[in-house]
Amino acid sequence: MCEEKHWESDQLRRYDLDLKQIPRLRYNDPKVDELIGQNKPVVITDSNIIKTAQENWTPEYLEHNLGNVGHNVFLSKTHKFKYFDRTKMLSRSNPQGIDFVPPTKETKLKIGEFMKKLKEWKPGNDRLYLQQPLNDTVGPSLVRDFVRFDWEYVGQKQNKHNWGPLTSNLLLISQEGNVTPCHYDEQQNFFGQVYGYKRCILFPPSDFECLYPHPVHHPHDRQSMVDFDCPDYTRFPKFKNAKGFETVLKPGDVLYIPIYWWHHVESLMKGGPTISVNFWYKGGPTSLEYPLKDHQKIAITRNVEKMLLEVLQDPREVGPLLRSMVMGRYT
Ligand SMILES: CCC[C@@H](CC(=O)O)C(=O)C(=O)O
Ligand SMILES: [Zn+2]
Repeated sequence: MCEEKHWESDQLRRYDLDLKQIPRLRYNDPKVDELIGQNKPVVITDSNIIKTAQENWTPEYLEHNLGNVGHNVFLSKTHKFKYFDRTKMLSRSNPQGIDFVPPTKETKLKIGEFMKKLKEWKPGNDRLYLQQPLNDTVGPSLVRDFVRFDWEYVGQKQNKHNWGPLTSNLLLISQEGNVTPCHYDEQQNFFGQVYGYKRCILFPPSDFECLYPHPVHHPHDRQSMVDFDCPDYTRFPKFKNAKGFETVLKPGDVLYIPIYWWHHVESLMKGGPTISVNFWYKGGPTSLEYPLKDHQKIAITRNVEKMLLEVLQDPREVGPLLRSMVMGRYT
C-alpha cells in the first residue's frame, strides 16, 4: 500500500547526484538478513526496535526527562556539522593539524537551554546540534524507555552477522536543516529515527575514489573532502561518478548503515527539530577471504597510510613517496 508522505521535495537540499532508493523492508522480511549479510543498507520498517522512543520522545518530553546535566552540543556557523578528531589537531608531526580551523565549536548545554536557543534561533545565529551518548546521566523515564527497546531483535542481528559488541547509543537532537556531511564510520550502525524526518544519502565503500577522504592523519579523517553544496570538479573529478542511494526516514524507521559505507545525513528543512538514536557496534572479526571485500581494502589503505606516517613522520612526504611508488609502475 502506498504510504502517506509527510514531507515535500523542496525540503530536501539539492545535490548534483543521481541516487537510487535504499530498499524499505518490514522487520520480519528474510531479505533484511540477506542485505545485512551482504553489508548492504536497508531501512527496517514497522519494528519495535525504538518503539518506546517513537511513542514518547518528543522535544517537550526530552526537555522534562533528559536529566538536569550539561549535554554535548555542537555549534556551527553553517548548516554543516563536519566532524573532526581533536587528537589529530595537536600532533606536531601533523602540520595540517596545527593550522586546522575547526568548523564547529563544542559546548555543554542543559536540555532546557538547548531547546530555548532552538526556539529563539534566527538566521545569523549559530546552528545547534545536540549529540549525547545515552548513559546514566539521562532521567529514569528515558532509562525505562531505553531498556524497553527491542534488544532481542537487535541482539539477534548482532549475533547472526557476527558483529562485535555494542559500543554506544548516541542521542541526536538536530535543528531543522542541519547536515552531517558525507563520511564513513568504522562501526556497524542501526540508525533509529525517533521524531521528525531525516534524509540519508549512502555510498558503498567502493566509491572511495569518488569521495576523496581526507588523509588518515588529518583531523577530518574519514570525512569526504567534497563539499556537496558546491563540488570542486577540478580537484575531485570522479565525484560525478559516485553511485549513491538515498532514503527519507520517518519516525520508527531504522536504517542499517553498514560499516565503512559513506553517509550524508540531513534533517529536512522547514521540518522542525529531529530526534534520532543510533546503535554503534564494533565490526566483527575479519577473516581474510579472497576476493577481499571492498571495506577490507579500505581498512588496508588506512593501515598503509598510518604505517607510512609512522616511519616518515612528516605527512608532506607521504604523498610524494606513494606517487613515486605507483606512477609509471602500477599505473
Ligand atoms: C554523530 C553521528 C551523526 C549521525 C548522522 C546524523 O544523524 O546527523 C551519523 O553519522 C551516524 O550515526 O553514524
Ligand atoms: Zn556516521
